Amino acid sequence: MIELRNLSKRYMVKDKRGNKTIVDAVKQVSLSLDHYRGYSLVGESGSGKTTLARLLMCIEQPTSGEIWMDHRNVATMSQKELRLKRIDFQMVLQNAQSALDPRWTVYDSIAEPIRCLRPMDRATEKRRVLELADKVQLSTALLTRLPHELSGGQQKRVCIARAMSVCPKFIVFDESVSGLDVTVRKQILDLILELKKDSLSAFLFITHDLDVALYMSDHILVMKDGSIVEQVEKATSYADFGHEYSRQLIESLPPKVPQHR
Ligand SMILES: Nc1ncnc2c1ncn2[C@@H]1O[C@H](COP(=O)(O)OP(=O)(O)OP(=O)(O)O)[C@@H](O)[C@H]1O
Repeated sequence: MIELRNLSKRYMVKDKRGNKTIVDAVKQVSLSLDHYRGYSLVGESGSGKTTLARLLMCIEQPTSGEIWMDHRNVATMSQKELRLKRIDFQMVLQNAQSALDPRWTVYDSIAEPIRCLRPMDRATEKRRVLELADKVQLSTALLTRLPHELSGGQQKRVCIARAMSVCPKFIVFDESVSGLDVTVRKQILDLILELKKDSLSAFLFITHDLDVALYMSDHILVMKDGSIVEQVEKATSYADFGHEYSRQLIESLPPKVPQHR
């Protein structure tokens, strides 16, 4: 469905003295992401995960390399074709609160992508919004609330419903459970897995946490300094990772079983 060919993204940043420095956020990444699969992308902060996702979503332009979607090179698509393709590829951002317009109710937040990308009559739209709210387990009583009147977990659910509203083929979840307590975190992860079974064709789940990556998918991509250093197809445990950097990630995980004093 998506193929990345030697994809790179270089930023120019200025230091305190105004000197230009190069940041190679993504370096020569080649990757195939198929329909009907879930992928986890794991790596430490600054390794290039979000940049890679933004390239995938065509929010950023690559410095070099190609992105092929359904056997078409994105660079050769017209603006109209690209706009249509973008409907199929949605992203749930790291920070749910800033991703939601503070002036919009939950109902309008969920309805907005439909209104912009797949307009329908008001009665059908209402049915769709109610169906989505039900899918992400948001009660109808919450639909008239504003984002600041929701918990962090509820805000995440609204963001997921928004992304699902246009029936995408592929969703990127960028650190979609960071900052949530463990119970809500598990609920959101299970919700995504449930949606995957039910109606979502494929996803890429971005996380720092290898345990979360393993929970979400058996196909795991490990990223370091802008490169994919390891891809594991059928990962079930830490033992499936062989790259030195993956081993370091595993060693830095906190112990699972509470220590007896
Ligand atoms: N717009 C930008 N301009 C300049 N540098 C950028 C920009 N966006 C990202 N970077 C740099 O690119 C590198 C990769 O950043 P990116 O956000 O992709 O990493 P990440 O793995 O998603 O990190 P995190 O897990 O902390 O979100 C970092 O060094 C970052 O500072």
